[in-house]
Amino acid sequence: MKRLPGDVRVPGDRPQTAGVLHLGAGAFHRAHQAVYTDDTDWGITVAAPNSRGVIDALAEQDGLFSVATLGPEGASMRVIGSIVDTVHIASERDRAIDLVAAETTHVVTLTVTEKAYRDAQGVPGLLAAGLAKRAARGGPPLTVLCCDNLPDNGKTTRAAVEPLLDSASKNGATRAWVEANVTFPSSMVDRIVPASTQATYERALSELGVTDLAAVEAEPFTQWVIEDDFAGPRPAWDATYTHDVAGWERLKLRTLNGVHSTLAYLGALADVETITESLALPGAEAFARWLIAEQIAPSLTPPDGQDTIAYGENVLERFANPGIRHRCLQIAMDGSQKLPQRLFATIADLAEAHVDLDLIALPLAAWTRFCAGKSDNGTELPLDDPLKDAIRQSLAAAGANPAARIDAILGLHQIVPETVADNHQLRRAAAKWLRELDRHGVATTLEHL
Ligand SMILES: NC(=O)c1ccc[n+]([C@@H]2O[C@H](COP(=O)([O-])OP(=O)(O)OC[C@H]3O[C@@H](n4cnc5c(N)ncnc54)[C@H](O)[C@@H]3O)[C@@H](O)[C@H]2O)c1
Ligand SMILES: O=P(O)(O)OC[C@@H](O)[C@@H](O)[C@H](O)[C@H](O)CO
Repeated sequence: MKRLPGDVRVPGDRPQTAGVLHLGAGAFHRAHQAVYTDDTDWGITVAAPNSRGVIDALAEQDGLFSVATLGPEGASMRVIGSIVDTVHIASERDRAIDLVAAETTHVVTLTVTEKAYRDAQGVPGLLAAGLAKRAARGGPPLTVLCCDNLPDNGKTTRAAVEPLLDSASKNGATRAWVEANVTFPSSMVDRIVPASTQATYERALSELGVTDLAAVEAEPFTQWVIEDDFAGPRPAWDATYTHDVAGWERLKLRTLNGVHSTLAYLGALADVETITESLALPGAEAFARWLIAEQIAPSLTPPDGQDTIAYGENVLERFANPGIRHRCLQIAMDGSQKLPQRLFATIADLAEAHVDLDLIALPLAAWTRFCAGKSDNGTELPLDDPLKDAIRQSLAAAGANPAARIDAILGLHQIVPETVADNHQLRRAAAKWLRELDRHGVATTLEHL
């Protein structure tokens, strides 16, 4: 590290052991929790569920990697030293279970994407098996801290794990032990971290003078609001600790993520690559601002001291950061797992309050058109979604009629609440927008709003 350029921030004394086990070796963990932990004296073992590319790179680099913070004024580089060990769950499942059970592990954090919580065989099963072992040994209390973009993400994690505990121990003893010794706080996490690309590795090489195949890039903004419900010790993370995370989650998921997904579908249909480019389409920024003021703000009560419109302005400034190339298609992925909390919850609350639903019907129409798999130019758009088959079958049965296609999407009962599916005003408005998008495309529709 002595050979690195002087303006690169490097870690101080490295931790020797890991009190945190992190599940999910993705880009976000490296630019968020790993950075917060680097400012403490704790270490992390990172567990990769499937692909081992990142953990192999980390192991090769003694756990070190760089985060490039990209602001409108340029980049700054920091080397992170908080990752002290790695484990590959797919090929070392027993070791991963042992790490959940280990008395040296005090906190398990997770960034495994929204869909992972529905896969009982995967991460929830691993946690249940680890907790059963910990309970059988009478180990110390444990905090399981979800850092995925889900509402009530602590409760969601607990609900995914709890039903598996009985089969993990047979006599109900694990469930009772977990009840008394394990907490699942919720948290709101925020930092825009696009998937690393060849350009990320080239920047790292040119700024550091060494190859870094675990490098990530992120925006300057970072936030972490954690429910103050730890079962045992925790790192001294410089986060906000509160007893009410729900308000923060709602504000962020509906405003930042809701508008992110909206711009992702509009941008993909308009054949632009990134969110910044989508926001720059004529009419897009005005639409986003209008959506925040007229539909998102009236749907929620922000946490004390927060104003949804001011928060939304800040979000739009972050989306406009030219240093961040966040691809529309990355954000568009897994829409069925994201839109319930980013869009449908907003619509449900607006419908209950009898607020007009015209504007918020446009993102629904954009997602419906995106799901058909063709952009306005006729380019193929990938539908990367666990409900892909159900979505495509419903759309195929609906034919070309916009109202029938909206009904097909709203008929996905696994993800669309009944009050949203049955709302006539929403259905009419969404069908109208879909007709506009079919006839004129996104660019013209936005320009003439
Ligand atoms: N990237 C961001 O800007 C950002 C910001 C806030 C929150 N998040 C949260 O972090 C999550 C991960 O984002 P990322 O940028 O690190 O993505 P990524 O694609 O880089 O990493 C995803 C990780 O999840 C794992 N994973 C994927 N599907 C899984 C499954 N079915 N079961 C178990 N593990 C699975 C992958 O193996 C990988 O480790 C997001 O889904 C989101 O909930 C991301
Ligand atoms: O990471 P995902 O796939 O859940 O969602 C894509 C983006 O909306 C998201 O990652 C945001 O960049 C992030 O939530 C900002 O904190």
